[in-house]
Amino acid sequence: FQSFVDTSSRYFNASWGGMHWEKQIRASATPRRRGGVSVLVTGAAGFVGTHVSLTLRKRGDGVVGLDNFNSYYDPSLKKARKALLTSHGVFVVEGDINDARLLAKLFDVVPFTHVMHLAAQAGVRYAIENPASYVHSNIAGLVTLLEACKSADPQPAIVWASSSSVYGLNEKAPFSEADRTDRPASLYAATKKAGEEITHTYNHIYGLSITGLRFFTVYGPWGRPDMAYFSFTRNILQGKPITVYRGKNHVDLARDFTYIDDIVKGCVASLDTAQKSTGSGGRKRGPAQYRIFNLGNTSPVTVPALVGILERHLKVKAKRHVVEMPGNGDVPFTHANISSARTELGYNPTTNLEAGLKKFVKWYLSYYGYNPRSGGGATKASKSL
Ligand SMILES: O=C(O)[C@H]1O[C@H](OP(=O)(O)OP(=O)(O)OC[C@H]2O[C@@H](n3ccc(=O)[nH]c3=O)[C@H](O)[C@@H]2O)[C@H](O)[C@@H](O)[C@H]1O
Repeated sequence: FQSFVDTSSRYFNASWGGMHWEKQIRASATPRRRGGVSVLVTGAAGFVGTHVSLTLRKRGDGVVGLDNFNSYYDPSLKKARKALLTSHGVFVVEGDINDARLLAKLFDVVPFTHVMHLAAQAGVRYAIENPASYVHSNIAGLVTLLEACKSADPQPAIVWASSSSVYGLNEKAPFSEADRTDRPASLYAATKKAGEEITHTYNHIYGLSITGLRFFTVYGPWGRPDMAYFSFTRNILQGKPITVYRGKNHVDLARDFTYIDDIVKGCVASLDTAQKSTGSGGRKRGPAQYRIFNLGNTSPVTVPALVGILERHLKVKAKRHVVEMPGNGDVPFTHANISSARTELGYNPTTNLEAGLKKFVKWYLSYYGYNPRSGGGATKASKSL
């Protein structure tokens, strides 16, 4: 609790506010189509946040982004994503979800109909190095955001990113929403599971409409450099070795890799089918919707097979360094059952790993340039997706 208080007071002198700022926020939040919604997207300069924001903006919804541009991975990639958003008329506020005053101000200026909450400390293995950042963003930040949402009038409906990692040591495949999620294998997973419990509490007490989406290893253009497909691409092009983890008894690890465009469709369908929150000004007026959906691809691929696809698309052979999976939070495989999302959201993933990685590699080469010895530095930011 102490750190929760400390982290919010730290933002006391944040540089936001003023007439011009409010005008920009209002303009960005205003829908340009009849029946359009007005969405606050947290983590808007992140991988999924950028894609969702652009899709909403392109169909005429109002979008305001919020992102703290932290340095978990190269902030210049986040700035390039922000530039892309700006060029499409999406205003991105630089601020933290732990900043209660900023959130109160945003809800004061705009009656957001929805919050797409994608800001988080991501990454399964980094939790070993920096556990506090997971508590800061995924627990304290989430609570600060929910506090702001519950007090807002009108209360927005909330759609947020949980994770396939909540299935932890579950061995029953494919993973269904009704399966056990009480055996997380990493602190990251534990904080996402805690998020599901915390959002349930706010749904129960304050009538907030909640939809939690369990994303399965999302990949694609403008992706996260800390993820395997991205760092493998960089290393393969630079002639550096890649480390491929292998499970017990020499079993390959596998993931239900899910392409970004499919995930975006699931996110937008969640917003479109979300019922209104029932409370207002911190008071519940009746029961509200609470949903959880898997958003996966339903066809797991092994990590060595992923490397094989990258080798073909890059036309370069990888220097594979195969090692036993260290006990730092990884699970042997993930596999989504998406029946529920199919029925309720019309979710229907259509991009397989081969096709999705082709698009990723095309983007990677256009963004970073072809020079394998450039060290991966950006040469120019692509303007299109
Ligand atoms: O679905 C999720 O909820 C999560 O998906 C993603 O986690 P993961 O599935 O672990 O993806 P990612 O790191 O790309 O590793 C992929 C595979 O490569 C293996 N891997 C990884 C690194 C490496 O150097 N070598 C290796 O073999 C590794 O062992 C694994 O088998 C998101 O990052 C996370 O934020 C969260 O959203």
